[in-house]
Amino acid sequence: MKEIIIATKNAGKAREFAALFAKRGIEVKSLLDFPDVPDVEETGSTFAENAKLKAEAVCQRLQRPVIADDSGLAVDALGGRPGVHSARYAGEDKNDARNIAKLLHELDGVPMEKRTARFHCALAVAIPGRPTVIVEATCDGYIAEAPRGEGGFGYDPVFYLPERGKTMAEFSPEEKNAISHRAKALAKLNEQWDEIMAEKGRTE
Ligand SMILES: O=c1[nH]c(=O)c2ncn([C@@H]3O[C@H](COP(=O)(O)OP(=O)(O)OP(=O)(O)O)[C@@H](O)[C@H]3O)c2[nH]1
Ligand SMILES: [Mg+2]
Repeated sequence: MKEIIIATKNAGKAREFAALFAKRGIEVKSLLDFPDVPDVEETGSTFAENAKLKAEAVCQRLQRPVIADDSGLAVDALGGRPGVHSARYAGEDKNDARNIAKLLHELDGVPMEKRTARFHCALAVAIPGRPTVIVEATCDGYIAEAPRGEGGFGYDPVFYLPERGKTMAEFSPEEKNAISHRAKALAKLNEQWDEIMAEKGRTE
């Protein structure tokens, strides 16, 4: 297989998948390459449900194997919010800076030791005529008191990893891809990859 479609319009995710699949010599296309594919409503209450919805809708439309990623940030002091609403936390039009500002405001006064959080990633693989496969992974950290760093996307500037002394946005792309929730989920998929892609699902 030389190419896989990732059912995302998020350029940050598409970039990370491109780097992660490059190691296998597989080219990644995202929905930014298929502008006619309509948005899929994320009506599920879990990351796994939303990943499945996105993968199956796009697979149905394109009749090709598709991977979808539904991901987000769960903050313990906020009872798991923003969770599945991470992308649009501060309003319908997605805006990373406003999402971060809202998060920091809600955590105002919460001491560092209580600012525990985790990124969550669910990946769904949909192949025409096959049951959808789902894997999930997380990455633990803390919410910093102020943004730091220019890399990554989303909440990365406030996601602090104490063992590295850096926010996720201060990592190089390679460092993030070595430890992220997305990389860990993809590693799980990797273990099942040959089985998932065998026979009918193969695209050349
Ligand atoms: O700092 C971050 N580093 C990450 O590695 C990360 N992964 C996810 N997120 C946040 O969670 C939302 C996903 O929501 P989401 O899965 O619905 O994606 P999305 O709507 O952006 O694109 P699509 O894939 O649905 O087209 C994103 O927008 C981000 O706010 C991240 N933040
Ligand atoms: Mg989305």
